[in-house]
Amino acid sequence: MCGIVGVISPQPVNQLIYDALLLLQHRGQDAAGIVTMQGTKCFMHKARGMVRDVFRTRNMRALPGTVGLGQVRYPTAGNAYSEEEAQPFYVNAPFGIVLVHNGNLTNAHALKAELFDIDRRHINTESDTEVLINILAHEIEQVARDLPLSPEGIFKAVAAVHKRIKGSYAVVALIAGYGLLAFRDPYGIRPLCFGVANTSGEVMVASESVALEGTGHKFVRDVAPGEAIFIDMQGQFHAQQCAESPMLAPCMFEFVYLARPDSVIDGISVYQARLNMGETLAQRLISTMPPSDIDVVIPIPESSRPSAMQLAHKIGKPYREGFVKNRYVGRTFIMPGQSVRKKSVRQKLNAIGVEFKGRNVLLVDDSIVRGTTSKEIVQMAREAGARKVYMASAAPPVKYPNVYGIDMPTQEELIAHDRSLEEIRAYIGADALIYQDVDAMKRVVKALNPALQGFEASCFDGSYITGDVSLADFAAIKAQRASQPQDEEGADRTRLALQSGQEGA
Ligand SMILES: O=P(O)(O)OC[C@H]1O[C@H](OP(=O)(O)OP(=O)(O)O)[C@H](O)[C@@H]1O
Ligand SMILES: NC(=O)CC[C@H](N)C(=O)O
Ligand SMILES: [Mg+2]
Repeated sequence: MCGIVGVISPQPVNQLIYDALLLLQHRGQDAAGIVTMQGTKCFMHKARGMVRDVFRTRNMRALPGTVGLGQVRYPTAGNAYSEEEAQPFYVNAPFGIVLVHNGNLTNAHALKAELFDIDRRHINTESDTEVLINILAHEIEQVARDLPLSPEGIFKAVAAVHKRIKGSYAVVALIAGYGLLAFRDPYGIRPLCFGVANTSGEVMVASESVALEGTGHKFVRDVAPGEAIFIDMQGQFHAQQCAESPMLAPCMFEFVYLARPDSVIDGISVYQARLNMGETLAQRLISTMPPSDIDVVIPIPESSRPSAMQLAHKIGKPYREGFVKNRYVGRTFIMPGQSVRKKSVRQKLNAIGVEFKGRNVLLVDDSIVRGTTSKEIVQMAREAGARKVYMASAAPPVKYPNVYGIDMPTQEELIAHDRSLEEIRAYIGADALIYQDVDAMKRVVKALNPALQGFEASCFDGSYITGDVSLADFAAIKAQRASQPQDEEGADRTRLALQSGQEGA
């Protein structure tokens, strides 16, 4: 999950894109980039780091134009330490195209070879987004023989892209001299919506509605699964369904953890989804253990708060803030490398002794993935004087790798993949452990929008919604991620080795 945004406006857009990226920062902390277009000339600045660090005043001044794109990156292909893999990506032909992508292509490895052998295109990074932009460029080239390029031609190219690429993708692209294009994969796995500024005719496309609201845009609607929208340079809006059998099945993990609670995705309030999960978790808890044994319910900030609050309300126990979050430390789960994630839990969270001393506490988190957070936090609760420490997860056990844009490509790294409930409990050191039920979770989230046809919930149920991920795809994604440097030093070593010609060293 990355955060993406695109704007077309009568006014300069650099500041607007910056502001939207700040509102999407929770979706990617490793790199950020903006491209703007003035006439047909592109201006780009991208680098590793958070939005505030990447863009200085001089960089902002060098981004003129009334149309542009931006991205905050959380890598799921390639690695976090490569500046070249930061987005947007650019290709010079046809016309000049820039593109930002949220998601992960499951057949990037095969497409890379195909692009070289058949389309005669060279891919210079490990990023699946570079593959994606080249596929789009190739397909636009096929329809661009008759100029000028028409919206129908562009939609035909998107239809061809849908046929070639597999996996998850929410995309915003600019075609120089033509306009802004956005499309979403046929299952709508990753979110994408758009809104307008009241009077000016300005249109913003973004990963989450919070980016629209926070920049003064009125939410219009989500881009439908498989749909493409195109706004030409005159501000004319065009839309077309480009997939053969689209189906609305968004990623469940957006509702569990990834998205901001104040966003509405595919008609579902993320906050309400989390409240509902807290409610069913409470029911499960009541049927598993006597709530009378619990003195206090404590959330693990940040994302678990709504679920924990609702659970506490439901079981009639006080909800207390027992951990303080250092607001200057980012999200742990999306940090690259296990060692930095582990260190960050203690840097990020600190216990307030008085809420723990002599009490039986129920800690609630939105999810337990690698167990990094829960193991540390249970220990911290004990160190703070808790008598009994119970742990509850508002999401079911995460047992299967994700190949659609959440960076957990290997099953072995998941705490729940081959352990029983009792083994997980022992590993994290809790006195009891309660998990959400998969079907209950799906039921209470779907209840918020009956039009949903399903969920991409593979990390919980092992069912991959696109139905076309082969064993070779799993293996390629896993091997690709495993071969990437796990820390800054490793990245430096790889870079040096490549510079001195010892590829793969
Ligand atoms: O089992 P793990 O591998 O530790 O992953 C799960 C944890 O990571 C996330 O927190 P994070 O700190 O990323 O973000 P948050 O502040 O939004 O909760 C999530 O909310 C869980 O707390
Ligand atoms: N999390 C994402 O959406 C990542 C986008 C793309 N796969 C990358 O690694 O840059
Ligand atoms: Mg958390």
